[in-house]
Amino acid sequence: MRLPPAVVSHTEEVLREVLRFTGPADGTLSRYFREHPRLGGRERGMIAESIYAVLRNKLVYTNFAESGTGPAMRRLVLLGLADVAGVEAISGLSPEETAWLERVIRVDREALQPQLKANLPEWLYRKLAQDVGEDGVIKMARVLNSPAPLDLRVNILKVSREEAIAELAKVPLQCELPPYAASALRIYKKPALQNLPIFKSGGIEVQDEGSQVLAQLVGARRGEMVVDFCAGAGGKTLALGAIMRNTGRLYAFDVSEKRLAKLKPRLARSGLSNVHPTVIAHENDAKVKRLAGKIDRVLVDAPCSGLGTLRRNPDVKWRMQPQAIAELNEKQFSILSGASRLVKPGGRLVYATCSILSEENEAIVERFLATHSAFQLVPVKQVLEEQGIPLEMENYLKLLPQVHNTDGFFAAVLERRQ
Ligand SMILES: C[S@@+](CC[C@H](N)C(=O)[O-])C[C@H]1O[C@@H](n2cnc3c(N)ncnc32)[C@H](O)[C@@H]1O
Repeated sequence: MRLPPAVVSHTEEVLREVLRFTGPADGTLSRYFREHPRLGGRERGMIAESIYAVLRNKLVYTNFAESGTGPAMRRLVLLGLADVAGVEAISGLSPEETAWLERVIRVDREALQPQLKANLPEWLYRKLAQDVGEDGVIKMARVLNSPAPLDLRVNILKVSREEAIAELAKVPLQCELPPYAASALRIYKKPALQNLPIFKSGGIEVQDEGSQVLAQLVGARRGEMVVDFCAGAGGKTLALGAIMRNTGRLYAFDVSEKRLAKLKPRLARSGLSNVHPTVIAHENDAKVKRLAGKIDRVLVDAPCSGLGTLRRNPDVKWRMQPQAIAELNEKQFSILSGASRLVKPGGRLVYATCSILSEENEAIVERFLATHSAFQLVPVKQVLEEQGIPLEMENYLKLLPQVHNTDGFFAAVLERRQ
């Protein structure tokens, strides 16, 4: 079916804004849709998908666009729409544009030079190639540049996984059971979840399976004192609260009042009453010092580049710069050190990121261990066995989209000696 001609101009307008990279692309899209309430569901879907296609394929599209005519932004949009809906679905094309699109859309992208094929900025391509080799980057990029399925976490305090599957089947939504997290469901559609009764009543939350595995790795138990140090909007807080069966005390710390505010409605839906959202000024805040040595489990889900989430946030690879990563590394080390003071003897500290770069992951943990002799590494292999999670790992948890079909996640478990 042909798309209304206005889809091209709307997509062009949004893309111009998105490519300024002044904020996350999903925020720009939501704002644009709020400001244009008359756009229908199909148009919105097409605009969003083509914007994401341009972000995923920007290098290749820019290369293809060199051979076309007319405004560069329009050429990028036409390539996005052609990939998402097919050339024949686009209205208002000139005969030259149709001929150009039909020609470039058939180019064998596998034959392009490696960095172009990977669609990554040069600095990132080089960094990843150092870690996983050139072939490895291409394989990784192929998956990082594809859309992700939608993972849900079933709130077992409210419904069982079977009940959730039956409830979603009525929508109708078919669920898969992903292999690693016991409360996870996977769907391959993008339904308006917030309208479903099971979502409104707190039976399900959106959460990548990898993020759920990470919450399990913390190993929080009933009645314990637990801190989610970088709680944000509380994705992992909610999972931890459920794992603790709504007992004990779970502090949700964050420096961002705005992010913690987003946790409030989710908490209300979840039925949890053991969570204490707390704004802290920084990692050495007096509120942190007061709890020093008292906490059983501390999760540091550190601020990071977010490069493990490229399937969902393809703009991150263009917005992130090497200098920003070096600054993040200092912050990561400082937050981990600050949070470590909370851990009581025999207690555990879990350092996690959604990054695929070793400098945000292993390097931070190694630096921490070299300067904090009270802590030792607990091999993740052991923790996965304790938790009954069927994943093959050694010292660290390293989830990769191209291997595990989750976002890219890293975690290390550290224990304070008795
Ligand atoms: C990766 S996000 C957390 C995501 C969250 N845990 C979740 O599962 O949805 C990192 C968070 O760290 C917070 N942050 C940054 N600096 C911090 C600090 N010094 N102390 C505590 N939190 C901090 C940010 O505001 C951000 O919300």
